[in-house]
Amino acid sequence: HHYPPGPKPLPILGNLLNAPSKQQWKTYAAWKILYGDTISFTILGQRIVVLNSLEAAIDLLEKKSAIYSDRPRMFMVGELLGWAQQLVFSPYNEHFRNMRKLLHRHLGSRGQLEKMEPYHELIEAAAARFLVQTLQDDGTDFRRLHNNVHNTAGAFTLRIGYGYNVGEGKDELVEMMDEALIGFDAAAVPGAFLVDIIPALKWVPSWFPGAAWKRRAQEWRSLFEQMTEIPYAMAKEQALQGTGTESIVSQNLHQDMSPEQEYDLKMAVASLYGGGSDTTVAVILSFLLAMTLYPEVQKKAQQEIDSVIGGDRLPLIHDRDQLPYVQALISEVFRWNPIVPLGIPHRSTEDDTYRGYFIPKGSIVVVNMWHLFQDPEIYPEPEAFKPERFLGANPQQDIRLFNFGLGRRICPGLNLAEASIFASCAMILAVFDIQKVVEDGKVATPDFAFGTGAVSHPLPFKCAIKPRSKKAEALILGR
Ligand code: HEM
Repeated sequence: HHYPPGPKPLPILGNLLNAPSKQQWKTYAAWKILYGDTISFTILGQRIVVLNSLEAAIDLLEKKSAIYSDRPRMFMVGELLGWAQQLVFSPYNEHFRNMRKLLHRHLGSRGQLEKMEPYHELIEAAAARFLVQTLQDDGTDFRRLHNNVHNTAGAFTLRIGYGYNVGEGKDELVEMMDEALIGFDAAAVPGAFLVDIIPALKWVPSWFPGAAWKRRAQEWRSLFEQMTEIPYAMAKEQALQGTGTESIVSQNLHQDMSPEQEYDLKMAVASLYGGGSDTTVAVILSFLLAMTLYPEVQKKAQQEIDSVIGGDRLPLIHDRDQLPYVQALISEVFRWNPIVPLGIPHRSTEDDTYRGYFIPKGSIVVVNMWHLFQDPEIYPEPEAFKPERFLGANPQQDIRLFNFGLGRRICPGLNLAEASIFASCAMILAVFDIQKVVEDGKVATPDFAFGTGAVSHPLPFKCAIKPRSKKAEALILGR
């Protein structure tokens, strides 16, 4: 067979030894120069196809979505921990289609931002509360800043999914959900657990010497079950008593529901927190880092807000169309730090040929999102933060064509993400100045540096977030 080209396989181990383990996206982009935009290689007999262009991603994931929409089977995280039951790692089956339909009905598809209208008020309230917390904290303590951003992001999804209101400071439900996600992160690294490679190990009893991983898996499994069951049971009870806030759960519960329908609902709603919290946090922190590093961009956006909104109220989601510079700025945040650098891997369910190359059934197909955002042919000077790219007579390629993925696995939270990120960024710009901190008489410039995980976070950095004026302070406090 004539597979898509790529680095030469080594006997037995395939490319395990020369496959990069950190920031793989940069290596894959470099391989594009050697092998083209559709490359492939094997790891322990598993064929992996990496797509390095929007054209190839559309051709396979969108135009042939019927056979490119499955997920790889990851035994540890998927089966032992249970995450294959939620949307992100669900196989392409009936349960998957039911969960997607349900979420589309509430959150809309690509281009249906108006589906967020029923949620505008609560999204804006959560964003406004973040302003109050930030006014108290001033942003210089990264851990607290991260915490506030994180609670705000969690608040959107828990409120919409379950009608749950995240409390001030530490919130028990948020903490429990986060602990479950730690298990997910640890177990989702491909090949981190031998059982993914040698499935027969699952039959080893957990008391057996050397089977500590199995006990750990049991703890993570129980956390997974708590994160799916506890908030659901809470929302259900409130709905039955007629006391709760309206939510996706309350709107879908009905008396003659089958157990299968209830399972679809519970797992679909549980998928929102995992998909929506870490990603949103990474975007907002990238935004704050960019504003710290590019004060002139910040000033331009503030001028736009001042002239369109004036200083007497906070900007709201329905002001979006009147604020093209702020919108371009947010697009540039997505482009500058690609949040999910390799997307989430797909798996093919039929043999296929593409441009004369054979892609066997069961291949893992990965879009190099990082390269799509950073390709210097499409976005010259990719490291520079320039919202102007997306404005004027000849704007550069709109990132909204692909920034939430493609095909039947496209991010179901994309409208919520757009609305909540717009509300947060526009409100922050309206009332705060984000500045470099001065330490021992020296201005400290943060690094342009990001972690290496599946979701790309800025490394901890310092900034000072101060109200722009007394009037801004009064706006924050709702006076
Ligand atoms: C903040 C920015 C966000 C970005 C950049 C982002 C990006 C992505 C990407 C690239 C995918 C994979 C698409 C694919 O497999 O081809 C995805 C999937 C997903 N996202 Fe998002 N997302 C964001 C926010 C959210 C939010 C707010 C939610 C929930 C409310 C969410 C829930 C999900 C879920 C459940 C999936 C899995 C879909 C599936 O497997 O069918 N995401 N997202």
